[in-house]
Amino acid sequence: MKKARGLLRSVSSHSSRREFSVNLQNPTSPVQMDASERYCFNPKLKWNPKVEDYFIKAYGAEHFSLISNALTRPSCYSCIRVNTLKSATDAVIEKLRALLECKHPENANGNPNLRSEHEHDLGNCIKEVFGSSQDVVNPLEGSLSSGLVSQCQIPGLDYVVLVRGSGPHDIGYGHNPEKPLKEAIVSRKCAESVLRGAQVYVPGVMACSAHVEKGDVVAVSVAVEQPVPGGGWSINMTRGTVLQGTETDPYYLERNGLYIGQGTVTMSRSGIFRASEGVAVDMHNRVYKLPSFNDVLEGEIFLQNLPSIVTAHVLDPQKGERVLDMCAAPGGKTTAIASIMNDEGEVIAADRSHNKVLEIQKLATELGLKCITTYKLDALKSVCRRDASDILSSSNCAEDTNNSTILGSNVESQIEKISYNDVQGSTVDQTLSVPVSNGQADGKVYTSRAEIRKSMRRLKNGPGRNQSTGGRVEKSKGFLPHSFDRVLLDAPCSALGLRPRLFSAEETIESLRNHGKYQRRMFDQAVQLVRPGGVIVYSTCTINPGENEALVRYALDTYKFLSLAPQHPRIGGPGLVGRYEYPDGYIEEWLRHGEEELVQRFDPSAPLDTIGFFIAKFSVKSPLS
Ligand SMILES: C[S@@+](CC[C@H](N)C(=O)[O-])C[C@H]1O[C@@H](n2cnc3c(N)ncnc32)[C@H](O)[C@@H]1O
Repeated sequence: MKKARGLLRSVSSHSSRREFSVNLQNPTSPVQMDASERYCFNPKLKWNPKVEDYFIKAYGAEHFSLISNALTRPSCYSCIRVNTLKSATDAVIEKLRALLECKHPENANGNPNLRSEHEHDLGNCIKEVFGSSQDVVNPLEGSLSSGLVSQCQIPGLDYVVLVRGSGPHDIGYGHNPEKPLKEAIVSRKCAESVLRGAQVYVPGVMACSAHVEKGDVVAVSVAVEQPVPGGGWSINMTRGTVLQGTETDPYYLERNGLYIGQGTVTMSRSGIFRASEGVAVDMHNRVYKLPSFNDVLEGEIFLQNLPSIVTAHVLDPQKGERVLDMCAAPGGKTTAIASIMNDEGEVIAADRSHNKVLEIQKLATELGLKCITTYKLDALKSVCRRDASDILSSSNCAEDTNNSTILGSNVESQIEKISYNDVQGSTVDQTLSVPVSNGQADGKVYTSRAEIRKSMRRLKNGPGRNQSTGGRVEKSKGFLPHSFDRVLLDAPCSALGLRPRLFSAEETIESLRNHGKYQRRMFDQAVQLVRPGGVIVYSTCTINPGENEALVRYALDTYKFLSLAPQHPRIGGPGLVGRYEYPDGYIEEWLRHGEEELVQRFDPSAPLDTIGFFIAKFSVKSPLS
């Protein structure tokens, strides 16, 4: 501990010395610097040098620089999935229009200035990434040209609503060399959320000027990690630091071009650092304007990135099927799948984290979905093998290892749906998600005694730790081979496709490689779980070919019975390895036909740009081993 404090002190003094020496030598020192260069948003993404080299080899220097730049900006729109079980797209559009346009009348459809500004922004975003010479067809263009809130025009995605944002906007911070600005520095995570429309919440504030009182206007900048002596990265700033507005402030120079907007402080400086929650700065003047949907139409809509919605579509689940989502938390895709199935069938959502499983339950409850069963399960141990008699009994190998079975056609229905009234005397009419076997033979349902005992215990004791979500977390020991119609592997990945992102240097070649290895082991499990004739969808949110394309190559090389699935009926395009282009909704099916093309994909002149979300759909052709 002492050592760590010593190191921090030395880093801190080193850092201030460095700033001063830079100031002495640098002709654009803060004193002389043009305020427009400092008080603006023009971030440069930092990479680990080896990772940067690797990406430059994969994409070409120019192309990678476009990607890197685009990653630091938020999307120009927010994407909302309508919960079709509770509402209709038209109704949601009406409500959102009323909400947004009433809040900001200047945003109404009829405002030609606003519309042209948005169109300009969208055009810029596309140009920024594809270059003006590319013949880019943007399937969202139609959707976005018709006003602030509009229905997505991509075939099959009529339950998706797009809300346009705008930016970057120039902000006059009122800088005056005689009188330092009042400022707040926020954490990187907080800034990334603010760029997507969130407010600055108390825990996100790292530092603030002295004498800031409720109602003061502050310039908000972000503390991005910097290299520390001896290796590694740190923001090296104690929460609660007092800012003087001078070059002695932490990372004064480094924050040039990292200003994300202006806001009104909702409590005093001391209040901010004493409180544990709440909005600290109400951001009224933002570099990027995107509406926040916090607490808006709860249960009727879900804010979700378009590629995630597309992933659920690509899986193409049918009513009544049994579907596994192997890495499901927080449940965005799980709930999208259940909605497509009209809540009919069985969607099993597994994640290795207890708390994250609770998040899936909470979301399913909020959206009123009952066909979702959740489990805590390590995806690397998804397959359980039991003897023949057990295979008849259940397609989930439950945690309790007492496998004796009874036959009963009505037992499942008795224990499957237990209302809150039954367990708590509560008036809330919600269904408790009780994981039960649904293995069937000759039309009869077999249920293990262990499962029944558990369900009875639950009847007696209530739903468990997280009362609000209506479910305790059930552990699973895995599932029987070939027991699913469809499997989604939304693999844990580097997330290097997500934006906005203000720092990337934590990812090393080693960590990228590990993601790839981890995903292959998960895929090996997925392959065993799906039935012949079934479907596996693999998705990642990364630009790293070592995670996405390498997995597809591995899958096709290793499992000869797998093939890339044919054209998707609703999304269209050839063999469905789809690449979603983040800069504002450009979906490109880039896979031509077969593996050869996958390898050639590294050709930087191919129009495969940018920040990506990767979806590969496999059909399982012949019986497995
Ligand atoms: C990309 S996120 C999934 C996002 C989710 N599919 C959605 O759309 O909301 C990856 C998830 O994988 C989970 N995860 C990581 N390693 C895992 C493992 N070995 N087994 C199960 N889940 C794992 C993480 O907890 C994380 O929630």
